[in-house]
Amino acid sequence: MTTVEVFAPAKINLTLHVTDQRADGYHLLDSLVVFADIGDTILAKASETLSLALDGPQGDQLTAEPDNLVLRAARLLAGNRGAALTLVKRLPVASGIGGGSADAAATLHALSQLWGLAIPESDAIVTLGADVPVCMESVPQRMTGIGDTLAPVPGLPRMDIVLVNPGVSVSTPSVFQNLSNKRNAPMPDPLPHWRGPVDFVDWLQTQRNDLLAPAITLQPVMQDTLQALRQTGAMHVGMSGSGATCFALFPKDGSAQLAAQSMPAPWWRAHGQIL
Ligand SMILES: C[C@@](CO)(OP(=O)(O)O)[C@H](O)COP(=O)(O)OP(=O)(O)OC[C@H]1O[C@@H](n2ccc(N)nc2=O)[C@H](O)[C@@H]1O
Ligand SMILES: Nc1ncnc2c1ncn2[C@@H]1O[C@H](COP(=O)(O)OP(=O)(O)O)[C@@H](O)[C@H]1O
Repeated sequence: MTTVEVFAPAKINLTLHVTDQRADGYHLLDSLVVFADIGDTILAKASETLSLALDGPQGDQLTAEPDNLVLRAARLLAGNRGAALTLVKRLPVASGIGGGSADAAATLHALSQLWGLAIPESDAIVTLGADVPVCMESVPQRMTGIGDTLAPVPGLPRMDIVLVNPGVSVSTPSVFQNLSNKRNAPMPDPLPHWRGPVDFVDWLQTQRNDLLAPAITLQPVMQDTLQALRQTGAMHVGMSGSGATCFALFPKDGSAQLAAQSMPAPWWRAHGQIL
């Protein structure tokens, strides 16, 4: 029997500017989003009924309840049509790297292939979560609106990345609620043309993640995580999304692997390259 396998790469917000808040409470964002070759895997095969099995090192952090984003994505595509789905969970849950959103996007790709159905429109996809549209294509993108307006960002220099989570989860709604100033400057438009990694990180250092301060208030341990990453000699460090996962950027010279190995053992850490 055919098994369709789709990789669900971690999403990293290299910048995250919160520019306004809509009347319905959702925030308007301006974010440079990239993906890494670190992630979950979705396996799908034909079956009479719709089911989800959980596997992988972080599989025990979730249950296969109907609200799991994998099952919500399957139902969005074709109601309760049958498929046997397996989620190999490697990314920490509720950690700012869009694991659930990447899983939902990968499920849509896997089942559209298995069932021969078209991918739903973006308006429908965003009902699964604000981060799901950007996860449909694992390339650098500028994400605006609430996450539903996307433009590819060509010309990003090739770099390695380390992801570190100090073992705490952060509630995205709580972080947004703790943000005092909702109207912050966007990124420049158009984005600059970067001549290489040094030029790119020099520019990143002039940008922000507006959710960093409220996330640190909720989880002060993130200060230690960022400090530990700075001490590796990384070219740039930051927090992704609403946290608590932090990232560090490196040239493609093997130093990312050494840096990941130097992080305290209880912390979740992974190294790879930006896609
Ligand atoms: C903050 C971001 C940045 O990429 O990443 P994460 O920290 O989740 O990885 C995303 O916008 C998160 O997207 P996602 O996690 O899919 O959000 P949703 O499930 O749609 O919304 C969860 C809650 O976050 C808040 N929310 C989310 C997105 C947005 N643009 N404005 C918001 O105010 C709302 O309180 C909402 O109820
Ligand atoms: N397949 C899934 N993987 C991760 N989280 C999921 C999944 N399905 C549902 N969730 C729920 O979605 C929420 C956000 O998870 P996740 O996408 O990992 O975080 P974030 O958006 O902060 O990166 C969590 O509260 C989690 O319980």
